[in-house]
Amino acid sequence: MTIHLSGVQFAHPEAPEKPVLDIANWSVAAGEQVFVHGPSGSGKSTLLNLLSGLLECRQGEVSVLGERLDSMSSRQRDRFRANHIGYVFQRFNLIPYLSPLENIDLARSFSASKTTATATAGDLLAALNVARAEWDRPTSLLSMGQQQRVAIARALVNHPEFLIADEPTSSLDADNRDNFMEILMPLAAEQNMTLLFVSHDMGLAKHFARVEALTEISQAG
Ligand SMILES: Nc1ncnc2c1ncn2[C@@H]1O[C@H](COP(=O)(O)OP(=O)(O)OP(=O)(O)O)[C@@H](O)[C@H]1O
Repeated sequence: MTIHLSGVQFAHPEAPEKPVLDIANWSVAAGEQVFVHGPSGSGKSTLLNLLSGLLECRQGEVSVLGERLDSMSSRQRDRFRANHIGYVFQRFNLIPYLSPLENIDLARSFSASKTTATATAGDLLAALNVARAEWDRPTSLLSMGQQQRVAIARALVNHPEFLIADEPTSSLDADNRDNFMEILMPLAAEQNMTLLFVSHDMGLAKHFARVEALTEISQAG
């Protein structure tokens, strides 16, 4: 089991009177690809932030890859995230003045399991069809389609067992959205990664064998 939540009740510390998540039991098996949908404000990002350890779970159990995040310190959670979890963000969060190679190397430098092969970043960019001419330019000069591929490469560089995707297609047009899914899904399957993908866009559900509404997972709200 890659993910197991039980008895999780969560409210943001800034708004303790407003429960955002109430999850009795929820699991995702290793290698599963799960699509979780829900309207804006329903708690999708909050769920992902609990699973990646960005938010602290004060009530209930959050197990990821066999480790209890709810009993870790914030530093331990940061280390766990850097070593085991890949993240593709809504707006990619690439550092605009760094090149694709530098963005990927920076992500690698945060992980304890640094691969020694210096070719890895380039190999990934090549596999994702980012042209060699783009590898050393500031990422802010790249097209959205190119930036999304750099973001995938960065998320995969540390060979994460668990990949989180938080609305990664929301700033893309329809063509780039389809390209993104065509690149991401086979890569996740090939590397046997557990993939948790959240979005309000039901058009993406067709790519997944397991599709769940956040309201089926959580009783809050
Ligand atoms: N730091 C915070 N402090 C207080 N309330 C917050 C905080 N972050 C989020 N919330 C609230 O928690 C609820 C869930 O937010 P969350 O961002 O998880 O929803 P979401 O489903 O990801 O939304 P979207 O699709 O718009 O990204 C919302 O009501 C939001 O206003």
